[in-house]
Amino acid sequence: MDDPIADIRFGPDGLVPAVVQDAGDRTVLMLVEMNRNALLRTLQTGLAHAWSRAQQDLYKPGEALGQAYRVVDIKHSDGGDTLLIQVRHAPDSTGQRSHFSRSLAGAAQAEPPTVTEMPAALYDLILSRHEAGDEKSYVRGLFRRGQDVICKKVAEEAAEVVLASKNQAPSEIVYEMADLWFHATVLLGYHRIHPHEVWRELQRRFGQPGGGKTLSVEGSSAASETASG
Ligand SMILES: N=c1c2ncn([C@@H]3O[C@H](COP(=O)(O)OP(=O)(O)OP(=O)(O)O)[C@@H](O)[C@H]3O)c2ncn1[C@@H]1O[C@H](COP(=O)(O)O)[C@@H](O)[C@H]1O
Repeated sequence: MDDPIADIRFGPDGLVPAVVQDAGDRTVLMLVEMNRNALLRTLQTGLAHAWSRAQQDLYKPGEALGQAYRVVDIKHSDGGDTLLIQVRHAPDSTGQRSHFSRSLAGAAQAEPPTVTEMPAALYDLILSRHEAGDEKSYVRGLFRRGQDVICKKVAEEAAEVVLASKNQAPSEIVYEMADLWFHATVLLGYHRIHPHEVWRELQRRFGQPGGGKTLSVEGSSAASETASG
């Protein structure tokens, strides 16, 4: 039988680096090293295995945080000397998610994200504040206070958008809508739902009458009742 890992080039130490990524929102979770055995065990069991230099043994990344990673796909670089392990990753009890949540001092983005990058950038920032924010972080405070407070903020901000609309004040509408979208993104973060999921749902509905949903506007049901007799 063909060797399933024949294309993988292990280094002189018998190891290959593997980036572990959330298959859903593409967050890079951690970097591990795999030897032949770790890769074969991963393929056989569907759970990510890696090699620990310190322990000189196999281990399951993520297990220490309460869940081993279930593998969705394994990709390799053209030369076969780097792996990308895409995994299904549910939120864990500690809330910790990625091993890459701290910026190196001085390396922070000099420029803010572009407008199209904003939904994903804001989501990443919100989760990083949740995981590693300091006492001053508003986001960290919201997560600490829990779901009820986050939901309440969303409802309050929605009400403020309604008031701004009634005031016929475009700049007020933009300002309040920003507050609403920000808090809605915190709510998505609480459930580990990437904003792309919402855009994907809108993409699915795009261009379809009523977004593909059954319309129940006044008249249409009466019309169908008449038509059906
Ligand atoms: N975009 C926002 C953002 N928009 C609004 N807010 C906060 O949301 C709150 C809005 O609440 P209200 O309008 O009801 O005003 P308030 O009466 O002060 O509300 P409370 O503080 O009493 O709840 C204010 O405290 C704002 O500061 C935001 N806080 C954070 N962000 C983003 O999140 C990032 C992380 O923030 P920190 O966690 O604070 O570092 C920031 O760098 C921003 O990119």
